[in-house]
Amino acid sequence: MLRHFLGTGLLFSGYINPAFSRTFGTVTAAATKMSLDQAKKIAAFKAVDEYVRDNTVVGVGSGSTVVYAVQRLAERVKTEGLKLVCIPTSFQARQLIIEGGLVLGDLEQHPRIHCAIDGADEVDADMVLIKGGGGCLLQEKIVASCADQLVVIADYTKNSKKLGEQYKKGIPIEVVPMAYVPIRNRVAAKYGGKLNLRMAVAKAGPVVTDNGNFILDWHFPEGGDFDWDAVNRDIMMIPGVVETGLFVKMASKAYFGLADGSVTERSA
Ligand SMILES: O=C[C@H](O)[C@H](O)[C@H](O)COP(=O)(O)O
Repeated sequence: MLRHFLGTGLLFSGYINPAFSRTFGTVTAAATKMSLDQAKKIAAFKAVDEYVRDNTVVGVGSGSTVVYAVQRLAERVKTEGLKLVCIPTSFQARQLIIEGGLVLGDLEQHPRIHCAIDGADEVDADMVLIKGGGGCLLQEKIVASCADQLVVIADYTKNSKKLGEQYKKGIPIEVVPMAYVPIRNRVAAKYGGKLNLRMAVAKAGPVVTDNGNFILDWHFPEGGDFDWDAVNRDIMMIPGVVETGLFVKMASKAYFGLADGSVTERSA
């Protein structure tokens, strides 16, 4: 019966009957996830449809939302015969491109990207992004910096007025392993908050990025009025910092999929 309910799609229109929710609590969590996945998908499809043109080089971001962007790119290549070269931002993105039957490229051959499509952990009112929840910030920022346009795709939980409003896992900072303690101390001394070395889940010890580095997640003080551009530049000056997950003045457009099946947009 539950399978039947899930199959109808009625649960995923953004409204979940409270009585149903009380009765089938565990199913509610699944339904919410499905609704979030739907939100990611509609944002990703819209971005690909509105920004990707024939004979272009596309930057492919990382994370769960980008999976839908690659799905749509593959569909359009098949149905419209688009000629695209895709530049990955991580090992995951590279695999998605290959599995989707898309043409894989790199920055050596294609240093100019027409459009990069990527997810985000949070987007504020000024289009400042937190990225790197999945540890892929360095290559994502390199690819975004080579793109004429960075288009963000996300579900509604990423849309904030201020950073930290919704995303509670902090700003990722990729660091050279030997320097993680002095970097942690310097950032905390200057700006406050707490920096946690990100630990792996299915491995003992810290997360090691695609580039062989560690990640510090900076839980900056709540309610602080930060000039993120200045903070980003400042942290980047600390020896051993490889990159931050603060993307300032990089994104030109953001698409947020909503629970009601619509997509809202924000432009820089
Ligand atoms: O390192 C990961 C990337 O910055 C992702 O783009 C970001 O974490 C958003 O991922 P998701 O689409 O899974 O929320």
